[in-house]
Amino acid sequence: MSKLFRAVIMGPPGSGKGTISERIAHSFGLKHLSSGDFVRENISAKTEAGVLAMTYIKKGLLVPDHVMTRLLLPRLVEMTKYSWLLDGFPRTLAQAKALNSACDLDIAINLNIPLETLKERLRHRWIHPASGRVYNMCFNPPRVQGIDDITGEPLIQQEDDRPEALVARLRHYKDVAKPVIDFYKAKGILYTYSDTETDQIWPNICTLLSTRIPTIQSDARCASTP
Ligand SMILES: Nc1ncnc2c1ncn2[C@@H]1O[C@H](COP(=O)(O)OP(=O)(O)OP(=O)(O)O)[C@@H](O)[C@H]1O
Ligand SMILES: Nc1nc2c(ncn2[C@H]2C[C@H](O)[C@@H](COP(=O)(O)OP(=O)(O)O)O2)c(=O)[nH]1
Repeated sequence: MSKLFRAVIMGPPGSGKGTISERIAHSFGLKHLSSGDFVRENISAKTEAGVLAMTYIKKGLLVPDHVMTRLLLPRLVEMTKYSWLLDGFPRTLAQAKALNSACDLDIAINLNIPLETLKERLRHRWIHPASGRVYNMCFNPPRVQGIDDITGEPLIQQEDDRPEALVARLRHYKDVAKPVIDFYKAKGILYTYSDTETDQIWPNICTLLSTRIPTIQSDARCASTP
């Protein structure tokens, strides 16, 4: 069996973590683990951590580190046989350290996207709240405007995605992410990508992963759209 591959993807809200994670999972057969999805699953299942997490999310806050690690690390233990890409975790240095004690990462992908681009993207972001499925009215619109492709249920726009809210979210992101970025830089596993378009970033990430994940055979998958 080839060596398992473990990666995290970081970036501010709207930077394309979810979009790029889906492409990586699809092209390289990694499991895409989204911390937001784990939180939503725990909320739906009314687990102790989920009920606690909900009290913070309602206020627009990050879930505290100890709740988040309690919710997430056991899920990683279930994944010991799989290669995975973790999206949305770690967001803080404490989370990065907890993850570091649980497993060895191969790479940390860091998306560095200009503020104006983020604002523009999130203005057009629509979400299916139950599943966390994300659409963009320009980039990847649903088949029917305002309706989720899979369930037929209505899509919503998050209050948090308004340009006014975004500036504060971004400032907060920068403050908490900087020590995490420095942590991975010091470990020599940080790969930062800066551009305004996912389709420009994707071939570079794909090329990097092709050299690191032995099972990939063809670089045809690294075209701008997978
Ligand atoms: N690593 C984490 N640490 C703390 N809270 C988290 C973490 N991951 C998810 N959450 C909580 O779950 C919520 C939903 O997470 P999710 O990543 O889906 O959405 P988001 O915050 O809108 O992120 P983005 O805009 O970057 O996609 C977050 O707003 C936050 O409250
Ligand atoms: N116009 C445009 N929109 C993009 C691009 N890449 C992703 N998007 C869209 C999809 C989403 O609606 C929004 C944010 O992307 P996302 O993958 O949800 O980001 P993230 O919050 O998980 O980091 O932007 C892109 O390259 N161009």
